Amino acid sequence: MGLKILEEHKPQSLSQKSHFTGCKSTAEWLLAQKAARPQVGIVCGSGLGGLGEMLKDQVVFKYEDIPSFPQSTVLGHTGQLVFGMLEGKPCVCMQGRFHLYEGHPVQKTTLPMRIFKLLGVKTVILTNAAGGLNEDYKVGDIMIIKDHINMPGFAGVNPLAGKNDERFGVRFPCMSDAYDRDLRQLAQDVGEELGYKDFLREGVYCVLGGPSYETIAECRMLHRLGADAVGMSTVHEVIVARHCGMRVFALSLITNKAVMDYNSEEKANHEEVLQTGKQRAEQLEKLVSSMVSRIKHN
Ligand SMILES: O=P(O)(O)O[C@@H]1C[C@H](O)[C@@H](CO)O1
Ligand SMILES: Nc1nc2[nH]cnc2c(=O)[nH]1
Repeated sequence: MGLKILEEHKPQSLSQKSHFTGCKSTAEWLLAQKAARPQVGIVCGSGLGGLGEMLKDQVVFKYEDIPSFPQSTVLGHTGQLVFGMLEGKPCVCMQGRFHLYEGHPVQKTTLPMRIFKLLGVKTVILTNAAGGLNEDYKVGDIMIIKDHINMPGFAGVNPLAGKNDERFGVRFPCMSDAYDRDLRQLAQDVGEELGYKDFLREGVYCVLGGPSYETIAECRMLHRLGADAVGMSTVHEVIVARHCGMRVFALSLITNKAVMDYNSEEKANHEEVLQTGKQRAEQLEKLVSSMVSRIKHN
């Protein structure tokens, strides 16, 4: 896309107008560039950007060209917003998300969720790479997220902190139903049909701020608290997506086993995270696309 066109249509930055108006002009700007109005929004986790390549009739925007959009800085997060058709449904896919540890304020990490909403998205599907805390989990398992623990939230880091804008949602949104039950069941059904039973799990995801991986004591503590997997994303996006009434489904790819034993020689590292992503990408993509083909919207 030519730079000239981008400049001509570029709306004011978010800081110059209300947050709602800013999100709305970014959404309108995207739709004005011939992007089809999406029903499903997809967020790709570390090394899982291949999902975006499955979209047909693509219209692609680099994050740096989108007004008021943050920039991706992490290896394995390309930094593109892809519009296109997946299994006959109009979708938008973030190839790269924003994390607290990149230095973004939490509200900025979740800004795309509000843009999704204003674009017309009804269902959000999020993926992430996570460390497995549950002893039964193996590297390469795919965990359907049934609930979360928002550890930064315990210290007041919540994307909904600050003045509430009722145009997005209520002041005190419920989170006990954050992960849509029907979509989780659909994932189980589709997973079984695809022959994924041996590596499909369902569990609780815990978010930490990162970027350092967990100590052994932290992993042991999180496990005792009821977390099955630990990561550095997703939860804040889920909170904002639910606040504005979108349905949410989320998956963790267990890319490494959390180290729980002082005698272990294993060390968490981002290379292993990306490598596991590569190995399981195809199955994860198949699961998501088969789900999208069966999701119904009124
Ligand atoms: O964006 P996700 O949550 O998939 O990425 C995880 C968390 C860190 O960004 C990175 C650590 O390896 O992977
Ligand atoms: N916090 C955290 N994030 C991850 N992302 C991928 N693996 C891990 C992990 O072990 N811990």
